[in-house]
Amino acid sequence: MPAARLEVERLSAGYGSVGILSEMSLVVPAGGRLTVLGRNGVGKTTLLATIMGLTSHQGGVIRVDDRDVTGLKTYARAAAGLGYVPQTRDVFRSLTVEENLFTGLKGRPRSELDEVYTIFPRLAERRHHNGAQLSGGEQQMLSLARTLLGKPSVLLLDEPLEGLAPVICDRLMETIVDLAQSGEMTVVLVEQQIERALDFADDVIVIERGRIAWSGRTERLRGERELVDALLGVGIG
Ligand SMILES: Nc1ncnc2c1ncn2[C@@H]1O[C@H](COP(=O)(O)OP(=O)(O)OP(=O)(O)O)[C@@H](O)[C@H]1O
Repeated sequence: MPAARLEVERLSAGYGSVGILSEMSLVVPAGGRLTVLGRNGVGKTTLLATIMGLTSHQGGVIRVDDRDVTGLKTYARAAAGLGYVPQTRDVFRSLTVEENLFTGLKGRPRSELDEVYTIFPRLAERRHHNGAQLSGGEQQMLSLARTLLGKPSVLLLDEPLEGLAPVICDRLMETIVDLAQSGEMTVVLVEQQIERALDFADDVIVIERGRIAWSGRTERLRGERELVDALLGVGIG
């Protein structure tokens, strides 16, 4: 599937009857790169989970290209082009790397595994190891690789760098940038490492208490240090 436009219009959602997201609107053009920033607990994960249909929807619309996916179950959203790599790293610990990848193939030819092994040579080396034997970085690669096998047109990444050594972060970020620049997918990245996140993105939204507190081009955010300090509690270079 080629990259798709993602549109979220006045989206409200939460857990059960508890509201977390309030009337959020955003658009990421096909092939665009959006970073979602915000302090802990403001609703970044909830936004991605809501786009995937994993929370309770309380209002608003989600579109992939012109298709309204709001009423669809999670598996149908995946079929419509949404791919999600959760913060929890979705890895089957008792299955080998290759068996984990098989589950992402969903009936497509086994030869497609070679594509992800080219992107992640480390996974090819570890193909017969169990998920539980992998390092955090390898588990993150596996979770991402499995999602990529679904050929998403919109990729949602939740803190892929969390807990990883800087050198692994560099490598993983390079891979994500390459994937985004290939033009084959639109990417939405939630990331706490602000510099890396800003290097990656064309556009940024900053969330505060379930609402979009700021949105705009990355260069503009870089020029607004005081605002960044106020919204995120950290400086940027
Ligand atoms: N499964 C859940 N059930 C009920 N409340 C939840 C659930 N998951 C998250 N929350 C609450 O929703 C709010 C937003 O959490 P969320 O994980 O979306 O924030 P976040 O910005 O991703 O934070 P972090 O940077 O710490 O991952 C928090 O108040 C959190 O306690």
